[in-house]
Amino acid sequence: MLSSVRICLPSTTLRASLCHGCRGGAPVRGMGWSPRLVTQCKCEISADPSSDNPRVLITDMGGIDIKKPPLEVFNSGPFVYADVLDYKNLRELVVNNRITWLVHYSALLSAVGEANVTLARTINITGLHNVLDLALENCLRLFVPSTIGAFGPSSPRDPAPDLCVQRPRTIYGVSKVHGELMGEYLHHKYGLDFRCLRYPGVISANTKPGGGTTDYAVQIFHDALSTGHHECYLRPDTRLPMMHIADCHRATVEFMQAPECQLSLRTYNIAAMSFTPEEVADEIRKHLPQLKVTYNPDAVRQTIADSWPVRFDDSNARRDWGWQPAYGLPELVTDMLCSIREKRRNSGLPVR
Ligand SMILES: NC(=O)c1ccc[n+]([C@@H]2O[C@H](COP(=O)([O-])OP(=O)(O)OC[C@H]3O[C@@H](n4cnc5c(N)ncnc54)[C@H](O)[C@@H]3O)[C@@H](O)[C@H]2O)c1
Ligand SMILES: C[C@@H](O)[C@H](N)C(=O)O
Repeated sequence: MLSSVRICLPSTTLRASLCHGCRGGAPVRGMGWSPRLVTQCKCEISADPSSDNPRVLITDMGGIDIKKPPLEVFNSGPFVYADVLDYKNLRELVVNNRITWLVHYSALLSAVGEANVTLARTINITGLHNVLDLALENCLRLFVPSTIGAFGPSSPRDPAPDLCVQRPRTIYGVSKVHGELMGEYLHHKYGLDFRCLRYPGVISANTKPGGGTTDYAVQIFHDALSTGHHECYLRPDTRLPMMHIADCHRATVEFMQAPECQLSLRTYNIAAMSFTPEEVADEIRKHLPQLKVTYNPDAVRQTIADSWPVRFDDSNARRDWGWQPAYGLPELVTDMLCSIREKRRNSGLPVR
């Protein structure tokens, strides 16, 4: 599988302002849980993660089918292929580029994870352990996204609060709960500056769906502007939390910039809107009245969706670091149609 990491050099768009960085002390690893024993705290000698100009390593922004990065990504900063399972290579990238923040996106999503549990376990859990080790050893500020998929059928669904029972029934969800707990554990034990947001289904015109349960909410826009027909693999009344990619990016940057003293949690829900396939189709029909949607529920994805929250309670994120979404359903639909239309036009494809 081709995979990549992206290195963002200091920029004015990413500015940190921390009350304090990693704690002092000597985080010596306990025996046996990691192949890489840390014998001394590097926090005092490595780059300060609270610097005004963080150097950010982002593990995969490309999407699963990536063969080479899109030109705009390639041109916007150093971009290299790397495997999150190759610890030595990641370490070289971190050290040689004096990285101070690590944003770890590489993962297999919910539906594709169920189709390949062993691979999902390896990438989502072993890959995560590699970045946790790296972050701890190099005193990095570490962001790992979690998801609505970190909840399960026994969690409160409407709304799901930050802290509640989490018994997901997908390997994706299990790996994400594992990530939340490992990061928080290393934060409390060793002072790792671990930050995690539980994203809703993220909707973007720029990347193809990556094998998730919320993929329909991206595909429906492409279908609306190409064939005019979308066959949905979820029931029309399946409500799930969703978010426009711009809100998702802004939330991540704002959260990474938030002073540590403002964070009462290390893992926060963030919300923007919740909708069903029927509702998003109705909103698209305000622009494209001919859109036809048929429903052919897929057992695997429907079962997953039925076990996830229908709404997120993100009141802690709003209170602690001022989270506020900009996009509701009408704005999301207008923007998606406009962006995909433009892409089709630029590619010489017919436009509705
Ligand atoms: N897209 C969403 O709706 C959503 C919602 C909640 C959370 N998230 C989280 O955001 C992150 C990114 O999701 P996405 O939608 O971009 O997923 P995606 O499937 O589009 O991209 C995941 C990326 O991981 C990469 N990858 C796989 N194996 C790798 C390896 N061994 N080394 C390096 N990279 C590897 C793939 O190349 C792919 O580009 C994931 O951690 C996901 O859990 C996404
Ligand atoms: C919700 C999210 O984590 C991802 N889009 C999935 O459906 O798997």
